[in-house]
Order: sequence, then C-alpha cells, then structure tokens
Amino acid sequence: MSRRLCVIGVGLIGGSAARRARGLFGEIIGVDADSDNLEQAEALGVIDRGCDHPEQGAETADFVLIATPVGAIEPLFRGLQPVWRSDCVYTDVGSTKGNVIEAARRVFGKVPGNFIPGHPIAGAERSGVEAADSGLFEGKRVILTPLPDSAPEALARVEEFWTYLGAKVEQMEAGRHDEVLAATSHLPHVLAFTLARMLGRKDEQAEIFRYAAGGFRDFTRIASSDPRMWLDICRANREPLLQLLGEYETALREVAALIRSDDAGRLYACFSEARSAREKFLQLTENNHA
Ligand SMILES: NC(=O)c1ccc[n+]([C@@H]2O[C@H](COP(=O)([O-])OP(=O)(O)OC[C@H]3O[C@@H](n4cnc5c(N)ncnc54)[C@H](O)[C@@H]3O)[C@@H](O)[C@H]2O)c1
Ligand SMILES: O=C(O)C(=O)C[C@]1(C(=O)O)C=C[C@@H](O)C=C1
Repeated sequence: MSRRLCVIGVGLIGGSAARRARGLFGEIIGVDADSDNLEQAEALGVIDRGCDHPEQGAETADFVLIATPVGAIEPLFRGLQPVWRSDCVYTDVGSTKGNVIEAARRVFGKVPGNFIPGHPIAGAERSGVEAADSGLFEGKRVILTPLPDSAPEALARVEEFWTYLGAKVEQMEAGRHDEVLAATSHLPHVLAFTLARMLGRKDEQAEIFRYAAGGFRDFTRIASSDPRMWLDICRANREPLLQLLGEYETALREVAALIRSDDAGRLYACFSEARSAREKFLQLTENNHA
C-alpha cells in the first residue's frame, strides 16, 4: 500500500490506528497539538517521529489520517490546503460527518475527491496515546460517507486501510450517519454527562456516591469521556441531537406520570418493552461479531 502515513491527532483513535497500521507503512509521522502527548507517542513507538506542524507532517505523506476533535478539522484543512497533493489520500475519523464535509467545502470550494470522510464506530471513554489499543477496531464497523465526486481509488485505499485494521467497512450518506449516531451515541453521552453532573452536585452535600455501585457505574461510564471532544460533537450535530433530546424529555415525562399515578400495568409494559429493545440490540451486536 502507501509508504508514509501521517496521523494528525495521535490520541486514542489516531494512536490505535497507527499502532495497527504499522505493517502497511514504511514510516508513521505523528502531529499533535499537545507536545507531551506527541513525545509519548514517539517514546511508545506508536509513531516513528513527531512533527509540530500539520502541513510539514502531511507534505510528504501518502496517506493522511485526521484524528483530532471535529472542531479542529476546519482550521486543519486551511493549514493543509497549500500542501494538498492529488497523489495522497486524506481521511478523518470524526464522530460527525456533515460538519466535516461543510468545512471541506468552505476551505476548498468543494470537497476534494481524495478526501474520504470516515468514522470508526469504536472507542472508549479514555483519551490520549496512552489509551491507544491496536485491537480497538477489530470486528467493529467503520462508516465512510463518500460523496458523488469522491475518487474511486481514494475510496478503495481508505477501505483497504480500515479492513487491514480489522474493521468492517460500510458506506452511508453523511446526513443519515449524523441522525443515526445522534441517537445511539450523542444522546447517551449527553444523558450520562447530565446525570453524573446532577448527582455530583448532590454528592457534595449527601455523599451519595459512597453507596453507588454497578448501576451508576454502567450508566455513567461514558461521562468520563473528554469534554472537549463532546463539546465539539454536540455543536456539530445540534439539530438531530436537539430533536432527540425533545423526544427523551417527552418519554421521561410519560414515565414520571406512570409512577405518579401508580399505573403498575403500564409501567411494567414500559420496562418490558425497554428490556426487549435492549435484548434485540444485544442479539444484533453478537451477530455482528460472529
Ligand atoms: N473516543 C472515541 O470513542 C471516538 C470514537 C470514534 C471517533 N472518535 C473521534 O475521533 C477523534 C479523536 O478522538 P480521540 O478519542 O482519539 O481523542 P483524543 O483526545 O484521545 O485524541 C485527539 C488528539 O488530537 C490532538 N489535537 C487536538 N487538536 C489538534 C490540532 N489542531 N492539531 C493536532 N492535534 C490536535 C489532541 O492533543 C489529542 O492528542 C474525534 O474527532 C472523535 O470525535 C472518537
Ligand atoms: O465506548 C465508548 O466509550 C464510546 O464512547 C464509543 C463511541 C460510542 O458512543 O459508542 C463514542 C463516540 C464515537 O464516535 C463512536 C463510539
């Protein structure tokens, strides 16, 4: 495949990709705004060498993976524009796709055919290169949201890249991607952050966390995620997220009304329906890993 990979943002996702992509590239260059993280990436052998400026790192690369928070991508495109090469393939891992595509349009006039937007549906609540794991993408989905003008060779190379990393590649229209991920990823993160914050405030007076166990731990694991990353995602995918938050408010009010009126039958039906929905999800994910 390509000879030189440049990873911009050598954190959990960029670092995990770099670790696993070793066999595909002769050299891996890393760029990161956090110099300590970059030094650590080099010390851990995740990258061969670090570079302070994205344009320097990308200039001589054959494949560029952008793995920064989504809010950083537009300024990065601006920095890369003067050194953008037609014989290089560019892709990203951002959790939202519509805003990345719009950013490319604003900077380049149109989305360059050799930029293929992507999103691995795999991750963790941890950040930074220290958390990087070469097996992170094994058996997981990666959604690519190419455009009608995307270059078939670039698309093929990005597919080949993720397949090598152990992932299953699918394609989706960007708007559909953002709606789907708002429901299954962005909404749950907002709920977990909100609950952890609300109970954290109570804990200050009542020390309730002392008595919290698996239920609270499972529900709020993702509230340990990086606030900067999630700030960017919520701002980028505002409309689908607000729509779902409205639906969630209505659903919560329905449950509250059933509890208030002690409507045991409907409350039981409500919890049973929820359990069936989760069982269906578990079956689906088990089948996906088969
Ligand atoms: N964490 C997840 O579960 C997950 C899953 C799929 C996709 N994503 C997406 O992947 C991207 C990276 O997430 P992560 O979890 O790896 O975060 P991370 O914080 O672990 O890594 C991001 C890295 O980018 C660096 N960075 C920030 N701005 C930069 C800039 N302008 N130039 C160069 N480096 C910069 C940071 O210093 C950091 O090291 C985000 O867009 C996120 O939405 C995350
Ligand atoms: O497992 C986690 O901790 C994650 O947050 C992973 C997760 C998700 O919500 O499922 C988070 C953001 C992504 O863009 C993709 C995956």
